[in-house]
Amino acid sequence: MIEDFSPTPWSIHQQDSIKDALAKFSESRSNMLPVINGNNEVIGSLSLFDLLLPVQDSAKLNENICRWMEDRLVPLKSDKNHDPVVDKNNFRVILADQNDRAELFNLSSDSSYFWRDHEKLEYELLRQITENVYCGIVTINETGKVVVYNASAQRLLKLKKEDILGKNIKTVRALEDFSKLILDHKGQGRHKLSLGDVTFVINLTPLFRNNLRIGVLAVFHESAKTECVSQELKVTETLLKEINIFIESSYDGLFVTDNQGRVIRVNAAWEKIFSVSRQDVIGQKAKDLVKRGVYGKSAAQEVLDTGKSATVMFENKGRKILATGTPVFNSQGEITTVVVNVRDITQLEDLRCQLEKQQQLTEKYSQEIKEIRRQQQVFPGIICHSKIMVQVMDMVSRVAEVDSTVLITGESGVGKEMIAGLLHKLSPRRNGPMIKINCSAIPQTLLESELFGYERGAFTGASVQGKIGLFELANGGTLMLDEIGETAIELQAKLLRVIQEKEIIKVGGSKSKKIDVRIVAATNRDLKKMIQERTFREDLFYRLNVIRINVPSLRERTEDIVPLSLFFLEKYNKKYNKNKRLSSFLINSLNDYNWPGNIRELENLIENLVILARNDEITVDDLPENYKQPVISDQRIVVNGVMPIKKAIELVELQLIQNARERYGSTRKIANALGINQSTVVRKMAVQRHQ
Ligand SMILES: Nc1ncnc2c1ncn2[C@@H]1O[C@H](COP(=O)(O)OP(=O)(O)OP(=O)(O)O)[C@@H](O)[C@H]1O
Repeated sequence: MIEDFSPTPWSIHQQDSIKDALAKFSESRSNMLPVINGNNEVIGSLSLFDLLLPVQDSAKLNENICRWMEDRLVPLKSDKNHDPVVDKNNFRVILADQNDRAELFNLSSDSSYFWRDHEKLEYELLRQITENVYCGIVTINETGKVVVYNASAQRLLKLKKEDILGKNIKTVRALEDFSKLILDHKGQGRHKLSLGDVTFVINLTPLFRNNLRIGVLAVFHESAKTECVSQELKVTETLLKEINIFIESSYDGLFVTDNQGRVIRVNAAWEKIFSVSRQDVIGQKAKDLVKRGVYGKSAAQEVLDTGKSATVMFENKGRKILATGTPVFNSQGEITTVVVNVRDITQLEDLRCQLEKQQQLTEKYSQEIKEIRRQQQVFPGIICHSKIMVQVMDMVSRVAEVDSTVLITGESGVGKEMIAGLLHKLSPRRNGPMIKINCSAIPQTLLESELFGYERGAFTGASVQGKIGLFELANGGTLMLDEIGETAIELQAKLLRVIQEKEIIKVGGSKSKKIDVRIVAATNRDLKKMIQERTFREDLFYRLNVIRINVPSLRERTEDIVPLSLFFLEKYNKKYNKNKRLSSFLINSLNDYNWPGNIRELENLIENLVILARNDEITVDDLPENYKQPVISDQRIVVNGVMPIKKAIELVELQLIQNARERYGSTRKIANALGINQSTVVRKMAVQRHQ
């Protein structure tokens, strides 16, 4: 075992006599001593036993010991590194120092073979440890000589072993501060020492043997490195904390397994999605969790089976789940871990469906706009999208060419006047005048003179020149008699005459005058009923009703609501220099409205919205209160045919969900409106999607 070898005065000098040697044996109380030469180098060893022979002959006591003992002197191997030199035959161990003093142990005298081997082993072990530790180790003896200087010390101090080992530390310039530190602190304590631009942390420990201080052990490492390492440790700790927070606060569920599919970790979102606590799954195998019904499919297992990323989709308690597993490989390309990202895509799916629906709507609307534009070229300013209106327009274009009287019927605001105008525009009379008169807007007493004109001085208050009537003014063109049902019965007889005779007699006049006028009458009244009530002349009715054009109400042509809305939007955007658009929910809402005031009401509403809506997108919120649809309709469901009740219920359910979906969008609101659970809504919608 390496020991510090404190200088011993008990060395036999090669010049010593046997007597001197005996004295040294006696003084040292040792039975073996090293022998040194004139240069103070250890050249061998002698035991007391070796001197027994010459001692018997007193004459030889003054003889030089070497000469006498030449053949007995055990020579030492040259040993620059001061490793112990073992004299195997005599079981002696000699430790020599640089000053060539040596300490010698006789192993044979009092140690067994076991101890000899044991010490050799211990020594070797310690030597290897010393050489291989990461810290620098320097040991100096009490005189300051460096007796241990390991490989790390060499690396850290950048001083070669052969330049340091065996030297007195005080004499090595590069280690001046090192040696001063040891001296100042009496070889103990923990210190920082800068050598060049490197700072070391040095631990000094005094070494003792048999209560005698024999040297100092210095263990040191680079301070910066430790700080760096501890800093790195701190950073890693913070990072770890952060990662934990990220994992736990992730909206997506996270699920991690080892390479056997055993659950290592799950986060809070995962627990929430599957309503299972982590204690119940950690350590369990992913595929067993499928068997237990915790979830539908295992992405982790699929990753382990295929060695590749895998995505699975399944339903879990009415929710749609998407799970993506990703393998983590080690440097040998083996899977060590599988990380699964789990997402509840129920809402996302809903949104996707809504988006799809919106896209379809947008597509539909843009088609409608195209159609409107096309129609505008044929019937400028007139929207006729519905089949029924297309038929009406077809009739208008054909009737326009002939000169027959036309009766236009339909509710107020459906576009009767507009159709009359079109009849004129499309007729051969288009270059003649088009005169319109609302028969209900003028007092009946005045209406006759308005229509037929009057001769001068015909009645009190009449103009002296007389007046040309509207029939005359419309000569060569078209006269529209709007609200014909409002005319007094006496006037009706005169009108009949004009239509039959094609001539008029002015009020107060006696001469008739031929006129060439096409008459178009319009009414929102039920003339047949009026005939029965005797408020309208039957003969006039039949004269007017040569061709009848009935304009359907908006309720009868709901397909026209959206194109009309878009048409008016464009019209009023242009008029008020705005750029408003209608949200699709608003359009749906307009579709659902009853429109008692027909197109006029719709037009007024859109004009209002264009002026008053705050944002560019006009939404349901911008609608006046009376246009907002009540949530629950108390309308009766009308059934026309017969079918199995179950099928009928399914159909009604389908329609209800579709309607609610268009109106409310979110499954929560739909559930609210339909009075069922949100999960039922999700399930039913999923079933519908797959139908
Ligand atoms: N198909 C249509 N395309 C575009 N605008 C229309 C259409 N039908 C009607 N309108 C517009 O609706 C409004 C009402 O139409 P119109 O006055 O022709 O209805 P009406 O049936 O004559 O009403 P009333 O019975 O009250 O006289 C007008 O501004 C008209 O331009």
